[in-house]
Amino acid sequence: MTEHLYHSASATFEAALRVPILPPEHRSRRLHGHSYRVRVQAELSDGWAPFAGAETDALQQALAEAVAPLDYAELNAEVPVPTDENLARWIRRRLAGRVPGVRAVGVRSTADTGVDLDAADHAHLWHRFRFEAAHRLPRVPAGHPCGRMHGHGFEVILHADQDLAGADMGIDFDVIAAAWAPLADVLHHACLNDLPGLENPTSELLSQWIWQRLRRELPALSWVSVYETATAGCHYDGKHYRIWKDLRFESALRLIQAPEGDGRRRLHGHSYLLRLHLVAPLDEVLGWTVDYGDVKALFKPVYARLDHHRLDELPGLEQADPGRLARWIRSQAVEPLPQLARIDLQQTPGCGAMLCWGDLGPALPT
Ligand SMILES: Nc1nc2c(c(=O)[nH]1)N=C([C@H](O)[C@H](O)COP(=O)(O)OP(=O)(O)OP(=O)(O)O)CN2
Repeated sequence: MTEHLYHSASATFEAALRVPILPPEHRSRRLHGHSYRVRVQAELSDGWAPFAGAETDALQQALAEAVAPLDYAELNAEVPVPTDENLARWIRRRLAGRVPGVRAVGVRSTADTGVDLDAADHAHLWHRFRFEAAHRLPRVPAGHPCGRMHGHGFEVILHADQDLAGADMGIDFDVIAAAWAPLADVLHHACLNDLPGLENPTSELLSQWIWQRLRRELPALSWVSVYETATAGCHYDGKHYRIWKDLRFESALRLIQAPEGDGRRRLHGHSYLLRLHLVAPLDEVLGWTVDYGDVKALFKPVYARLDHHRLDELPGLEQADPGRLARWIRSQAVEPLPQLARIDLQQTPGCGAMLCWGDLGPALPT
């Protein structure tokens, strides 16, 4: 399968706006404001960054320069109909000519809603919800902690894929929220095992359960993502299960290709966020794909070489920028984790690299 390496960067801006195309009674027609977070993913060409290894930083700088006119501005002066979709288009136009290979531009107007605009002008809208519930997994081996009754603050992200065909916006986030509301009534403050169809409430079967209940109501639904914990969850699109597990590591490096006088030539460090994505069929007995705990345990020998180490001293990794580091991690992890399909690596929040082979799957909020 063809491997793709995308670099990712994020930036923020504070702005005021009105959305004049909404119905007269809609709250977003009034003057209001948001703390926006934007992100870009790009398959960069060799030689674009000032030196090999500087891609993430150069992308971050290009994005910051692109959105600078929007910071502390009235958006309608720049973008007459400042929906998240149109802001993403505006940013994409600003990046054209400066950044090659832009795959998607994401705009998050609130902590729980946003849009990722792809190169074909499809808007991938997402809306996050939360509920607090108890569960136990009755089919896990004896002694597994998830066999005991416990609980989580679950998060669910509903994704809708819409071909904008030039429209200013896709479906209103309120439509997604209205579709979710009846399910929230059932799931919040419940014991999931008591709900019909959720006798074995793994993240996989919960995402499928939600999909089945919303698909007709929300025809644009493209993925359901369930965060079971802050570090693990599952996506479901009606056919495929994709799970992820997050790990953090603290490491040092120097970028030897950086020119004299550049701080990145000096020994420095990052708090990395690593997200491992796996694609696997459902185990019909256990009701999951791969146990999150097994993902962590099988990756442990690789993790032990990364955490609290100097990355540029690892054999085969003299240049430990996010892209090369993601490739190194794939080379080490593919044997213990053959279901691995994508690696996201952030050296600072929202900024790093994504290495995937096969489908990319949905984006999670930064
Ligand atoms: N593929 C799945 N694996 C696991 C599921 C699941 O639904 N699908 N569920 C569980 C447990 O319910 C557990 O509560 C969550 O697992 P885990 O990520 O291992 O939780 P930790 O708190 O130990 O996470 P760390 O951040 O690694 O400490 C288990 N597996």
